[in-house]
Amino acid sequence: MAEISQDILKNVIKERPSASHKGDYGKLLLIGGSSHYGGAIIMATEGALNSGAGLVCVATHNLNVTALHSRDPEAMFLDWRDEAGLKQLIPQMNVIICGMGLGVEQQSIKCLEILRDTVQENQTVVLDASALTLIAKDKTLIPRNAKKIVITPHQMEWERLSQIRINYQTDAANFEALDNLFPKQNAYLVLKSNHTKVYDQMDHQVLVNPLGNPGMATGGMGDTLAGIIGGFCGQFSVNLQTLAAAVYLHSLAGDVIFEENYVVRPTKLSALLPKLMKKYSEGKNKN
Ligand SMILES: NC(=O)C1=CN([C@@H]2O[C@H](COP(=O)(O)OP(=O)(O)OC[C@H]3O[C@@H](n4cnc5c(N)ncnc54)[C@H](OP(=O)(O)O)[C@@H]3O)[C@@H](O)[C@H]2O)[C@@H](O)CC1
Ligand SMILES: Nc1ncnc2c1ncn2[C@@H]1O[C@H](COP(=O)(O)OP(=O)(O)O)[C@@H](O)[C@H]1O
Ligand SMILES: [Mg+2]
Repeated sequence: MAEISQDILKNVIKERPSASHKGDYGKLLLIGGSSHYGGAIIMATEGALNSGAGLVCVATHNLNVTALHSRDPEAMFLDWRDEAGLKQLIPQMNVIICGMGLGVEQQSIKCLEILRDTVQENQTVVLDASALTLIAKDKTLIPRNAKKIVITPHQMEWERLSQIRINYQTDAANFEALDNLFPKQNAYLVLKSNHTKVYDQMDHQVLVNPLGNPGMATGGMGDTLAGIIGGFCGQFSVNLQTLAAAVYLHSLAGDVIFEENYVVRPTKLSALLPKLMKKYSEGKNKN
């Protein structure tokens, strides 16, 4: 099986041209963070901001706004009960990342319904965590209009969605499930574990991540990755290489911290990303 290598970072991460502005680096909307899971949406926001997203909006429970803004004033806020606001905002975005701490309440389902009904063909949708748990129960919630869809389940979330028990999640079975779930979409599966795999449904390619460590087994680590994936999709072409680079960078940052620390806090991992991205962008792809 093909492993992701460090070259992928140099290939994907581009040096920024002078003549550019925030709109060139992705307009992202993150949807999630119920009254119980405010931390999840904040960690995803930090993943997105620290991986270079140009503009970040966050639709979340209003209880989370003070914490969000005190940590990340770069992010704009929308109360997720504001249905008209959500419907207006979604079409203006390049990437929508939904599910981190979304929960499985009525309002969580409403957010997914609005996303499904409002998303445009040219947008990328990243689905994580509770969004996948909800879709597992009700497939009509899949946002079918989006041309590019990325799902980022851990093994149990994938079991719920695909009905494949964890021990039977082989590449062949996973591709078959992707074809059944997303018959006419260009879907990517980021199947998270200690050796995360990235699947490209269209080309039937799969890459495995060789990095990562048990210090990363900390709540919020996947929420952070969803934000990074959103950040990369907003800046670089949405394809297998870009997704693999996001996964690799996340684990590389985790490994750097793990060298000298027993645990890796997701917020510390996020804070390291700008420095690592600078290093791998230098002298490359400037236009
Ligand atoms: N600070 C916050 O706000 C945080 C909020 N969060 C939000 O919480 C919501 C629920 O998400 P969730 O992932 O915590 O719960 P769920 O979907 O029930 O999965 C757990 C079950 O799956 C099993 N399992 C098997 N294999 C596994 C694997 N490889 N990786 C992981 N689990 C694996 C696992 O097995 P066990 O641990 O019992 O052995 C357990 O039975 C979601 O919205 C999320 O965003 C969290 O991100 C944390 C920080
Ligand atoms: N033992 C491990 N080795 C390598 N990576 C790990 C390990 N445990 C967890 N991770 C990584 O941490 C993330 C966990 O994601 P997830 O379970 O969705 O977390 P959360 O929902 O709490 O944010 C994944 O990217 C996974 O690859
Ligand atoms: Mg998760």
